[in-house]
Amino acid sequence: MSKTATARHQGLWHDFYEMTKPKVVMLMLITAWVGMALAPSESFPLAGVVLGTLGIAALAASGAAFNHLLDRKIDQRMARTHRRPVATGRVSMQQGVVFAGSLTVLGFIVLYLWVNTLTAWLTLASMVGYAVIYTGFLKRATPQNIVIGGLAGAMPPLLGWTSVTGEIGALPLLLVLIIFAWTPPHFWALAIHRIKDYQNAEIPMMPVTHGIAYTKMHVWLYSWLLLAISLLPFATLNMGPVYAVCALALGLRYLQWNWWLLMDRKANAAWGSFRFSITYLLLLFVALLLDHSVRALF
Ligand code: HEM
Ligand SMILES: CC(C)=CCC/C(C)=C/CC/C(C)=C/COP(=O)(O)OP(=O)(O)O
Repeated sequence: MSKTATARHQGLWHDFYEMTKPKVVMLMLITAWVGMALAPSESFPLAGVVLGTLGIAALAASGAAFNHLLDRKIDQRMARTHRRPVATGRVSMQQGVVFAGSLTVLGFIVLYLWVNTLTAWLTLASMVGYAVIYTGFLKRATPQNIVIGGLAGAMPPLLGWTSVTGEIGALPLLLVLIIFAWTPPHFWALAIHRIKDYQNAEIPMMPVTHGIAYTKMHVWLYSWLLLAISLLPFATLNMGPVYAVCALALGLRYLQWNWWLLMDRKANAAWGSFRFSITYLLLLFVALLLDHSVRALF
């Protein structure tokens, strides 16, 4: 292969990687691992963990790649996304479909054959929920798009749990509920920060359809809801005081960010709230793991 052909080849794989939204998928996998770690199991469930991770990662990545394909026209009109591989034409539709389709098939087969059929169907449904229902329909139709579509992205703790147990449980459903309540304030803060993008692309996100003040109030109210829901694993005795203290501290800090946002107390509060939402979710799931480990030791 000539030097230019090699560089083109490497560039294509780099673009494919970008299409998988690696940082988002990484955080989803962390929530799935926590689901696996909390699941009851007699010995270390190596196959469920390794192959479950591979299958969930492949299907989540394929959803992200289909999102790049379906949204290429929208992405071209937004400053944040106009350099994306499909939007710029660096990756053709045909190449993108082969890549995303291969990931779908790989992820589904791994889960179906070597993990369990429940996890395979639930993960495929999550992928379709995000790539087809949210991206293809809801995103263009209603400012409640991410409230409904958020369920797909919230599923990984349950997918992790079912990879190991083959059954649905009450605790992973609570964890899904936490991410479900977290998603709207996570996204709306970014949508406030990037309102011009959504106006340009004519996407009916809440700040565009109902204004910034109304959206800030929603972010504020959802962060209260999130605080209450995040304490449910403690209230139901699934988690102990280590988790409760962490959930309370993180929830109060998130409320503080969203108070600053609501009251215009800080420059760039929308961006600050969005960034903190990611730290919040990561640390909340670390706290679940910590609490579980402490209680296993004592
Ligand atoms: C339908 C639900 C969701 C929507 C609409 C949404 C929306 C977004 C958007 C628009 C971004 C900015 C991406 C960029 O700058 O390219 C973002 C970033 C991010 N989201 Fe979400 N999100 C959702 C669910 C989730 C979930 C469930 C997780 C993880 C459990 C997550 C984790 C992240 C992370 C880690 C980033 C930062 C990525 C980076 O810095 O490149 N999101 N989200
Ligand atoms: C199997 C499984 C768990 C599937 C979930 C797949 C997945 C990667 C969901 C990502 C959620 C997300 C970043 C939405 C943003 O989409 P957007 O189109 O609103 O944002 P964008 O403008 O950055 O593309």
